[in-house]
Amino acid sequence: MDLRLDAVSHAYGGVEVLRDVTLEAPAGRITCLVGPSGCGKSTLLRLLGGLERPDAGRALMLGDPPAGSLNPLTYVFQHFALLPWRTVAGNIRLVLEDHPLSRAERDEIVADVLARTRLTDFAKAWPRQLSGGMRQRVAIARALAARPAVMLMDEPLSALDAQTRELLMDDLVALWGRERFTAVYVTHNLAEAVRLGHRIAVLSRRPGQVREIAEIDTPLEDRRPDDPALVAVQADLWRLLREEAADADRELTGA
Ligand SMILES: Nc1ncnc2c1ncn2[C@@H]1O[C@H](COP(=O)(O)OP(=O)(O)OP(=O)(O)O)[C@@H](O)[C@H]1O
Repeated sequence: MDLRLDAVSHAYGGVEVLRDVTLEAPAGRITCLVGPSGCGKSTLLRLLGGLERPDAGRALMLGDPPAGSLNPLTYVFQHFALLPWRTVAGNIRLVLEDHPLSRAERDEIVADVLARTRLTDFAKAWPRQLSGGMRQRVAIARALAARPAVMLMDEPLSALDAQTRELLMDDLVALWGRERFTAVYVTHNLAEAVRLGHRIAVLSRRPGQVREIAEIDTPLEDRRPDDPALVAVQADLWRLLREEAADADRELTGA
């Protein structure tokens, strides 16, 4: 399923947040959104996910969700929001509870998603026993249990330390290699965007507009941090982003 925003504008109480944004998130690809603080990235994700309706323009879902999808659009947030009184398997089972599934079907989905995310050995662990990285792995597994057409990921790694972030990026690359999932991925971190994004949309400062869309053809599994082509893309994106961030900063401080 593809997601598309068509000439979308949005404001909160008279503050224009997004202006005339047209953007496509194609099926089977990871589309990253980067932009300065407050430029409307999370708002854009909510509009794509149908949590809010745009003031102008349209948010479209094109095509059908995968067979057996319980929730076509599923979020993964920065803070993992696991219930401390439920085990790993219990937290994953949570997203299945509102659906008309038998106990055996639920067990099968949980076992399947634990295996796909390499978490089978942790099924009975409690969240407090897990590192931040492991908790975010569980949150990703929980999102996958709903068999979403698209995962909407809002800075999923930014609460983690640098090494854990690296490991989870490896995980996401491996998972994408196996499943070709579709994601829209908001991040502040350009290295993350260049590592994980097939397309990277750079938004301007608020009101957010699309300044540039970079497409990266290098397969995810072949991306190396010192690859000159990727270093060049990252430098280009950083130039754009720095201009926008500096202007946004001047506006905030009133200089
Ligand atoms: N529900 C809301 N009501 C009022 N204002 C809001 C609401 N949600 C967001 N805003 C404002 O809209 C602007 C854009 O917010 P949004 O969270 O989409 O930006 P962002 O680019 O994701 O920010 P950040 O990079 O800091 O996470 C901000 O000025 C924010 O304060």
